[in-house]
Amino acid sequence: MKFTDQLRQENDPVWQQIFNCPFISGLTDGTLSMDAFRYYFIQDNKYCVAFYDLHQKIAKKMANKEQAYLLNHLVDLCNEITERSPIYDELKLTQAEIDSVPVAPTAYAYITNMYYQFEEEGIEAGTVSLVPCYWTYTEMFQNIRKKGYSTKPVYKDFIEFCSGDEFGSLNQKMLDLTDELADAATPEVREKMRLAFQYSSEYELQYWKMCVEHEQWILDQKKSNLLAQ
Ligand SMILES: Cc1ncc(C[n+]2csc(CCO)c2C)c(N)n1
Repeated sequence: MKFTDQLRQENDPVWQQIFNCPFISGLTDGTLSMDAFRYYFIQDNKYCVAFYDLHQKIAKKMANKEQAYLLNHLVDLCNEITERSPIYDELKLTQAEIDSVPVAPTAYAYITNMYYQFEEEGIEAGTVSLVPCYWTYTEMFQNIRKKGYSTKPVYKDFIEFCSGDEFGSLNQKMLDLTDELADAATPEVREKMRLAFQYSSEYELQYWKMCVEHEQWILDQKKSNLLAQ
């Protein structure tokens, strides 16, 4: 069995929770609040900055130049695809609004963990920590599109965007790279890769929950409550 198939199987209980979480069911049937959707985009902008930065930092440390090229190339392709997304315009989301909000605790923990995996556990674990991001989206949104759904136009745009074939092909490149790294790795490194995959899978789940709960740092919550009084 491929290493990635093994990872997918092991993490199935977490992945099923992702597929069935309230954010995703609300997105698919139109009952998700626009506030939660907007919150997701503001936080995701911060997440994606770190996510792309990590691709480039890992690439710089890779001895295999083809693998390094792939990681840098993925960033260019992701940016190119994202620029075509209509959603930032539809939400009228500005950089100033994004900058005015701090990164929320769960997003912060997810981002910090990816850097930790790379800096402390190595390029293999760092690379694998990026994989659940690509793979959970690809599998979940392609399944939603296949099954069919009826939702708000802006949620439909998001689902169509995430289930596109282009994203699917980036995911496949990431899976092939992961299997290649695992084939060359020692059992100790493979174990680090396994944990990195599990942690990012669990953070993907927590991330969706964070958006529904509009998670905030406790002191920021107190400030918003005072402003609302
Ligand atoms: C928390 C979080 N996890 C996964 C993604 C999905 N994602 C981010 S970048 C990328 C590759 C193409 O741009 C994909 C699939 C996200 N947006 N936010």
